[in-house]
Amino acid sequence: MVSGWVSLSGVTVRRRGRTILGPLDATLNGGGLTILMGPNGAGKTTLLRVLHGLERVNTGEVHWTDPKDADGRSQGFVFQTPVLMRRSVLDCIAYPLLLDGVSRTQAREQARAHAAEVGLTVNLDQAVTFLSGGEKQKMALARALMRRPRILFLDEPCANLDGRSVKEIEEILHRIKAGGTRILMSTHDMGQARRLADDVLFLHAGKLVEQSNGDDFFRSPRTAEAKAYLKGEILL
Ligand SMILES: Nc1ncnc2c1ncn2[C@@H]1O[C@H](COP(=O)(O)OP(=O)(O)OP(=O)(O)O)[C@@H](O)[C@H]1O
Repeated sequence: MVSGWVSLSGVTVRRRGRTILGPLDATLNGGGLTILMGPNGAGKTTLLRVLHGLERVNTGEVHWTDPKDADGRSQGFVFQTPVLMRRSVLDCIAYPLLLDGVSRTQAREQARAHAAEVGLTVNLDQAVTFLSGGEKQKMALARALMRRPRILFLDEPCANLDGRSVKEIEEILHRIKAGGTRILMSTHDMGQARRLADDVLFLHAGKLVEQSNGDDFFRSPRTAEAKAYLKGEILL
């Protein structure tokens, strides 16, 4: 068996009588940034949710090599649309630590540090709803980093962001990766995938079609589906 930090064997997710993911066998290796690619409906979000324990599987198993990685509190998750709470920016970021029973003062102090870490320079006492799209994503990243996750899942975190915000988020991801956090991120942005991917998982119609390192995937994709996708053709 190939060793990695997590492996899926025979994983299937069925909803409303339809198989939306799998059967999937995959092993994720390495400590870098893995990009999940594939057309709409390929199963990228479902796979991220399975790994984070948000989605029940119908068959198969997810095996974590290190049991510490399996704990949801060792994992951060950034959704495509940030989950907003009716709180101040600071309290939103502090929230995971409050759930863990950390005192409000201490949680807020750490939230301030994390806001600075992701370059969120807005007034942290304002309501979170007033933030711009890019600022909301930075807030979501700061919140996801509060528990110092070993693994960070991101579901199209830069969709709808302008070039400058995308660049800022990518720089933050580089820093997070350099700090030793593994990152698994879905994106439709081909340029972003090329810039960031150490490894690529390419999904189509719920199946893992191709898995390789980033350079190989973009230079010489092996499958007809990946070749067509990289050429911008529409996959049915
Ligand atoms: N709870 C559900 N019930 C029924 N179908 C679902 C459910 N959740 C997801 N699906 C379907 O499963 C398929 C995979 O969805 P998923 O969101 O994982 O794809 P994706 O690759 O992330 O797509 P996108 O790029 O559009 O975000 C889609 O066809 C979706 O409609």
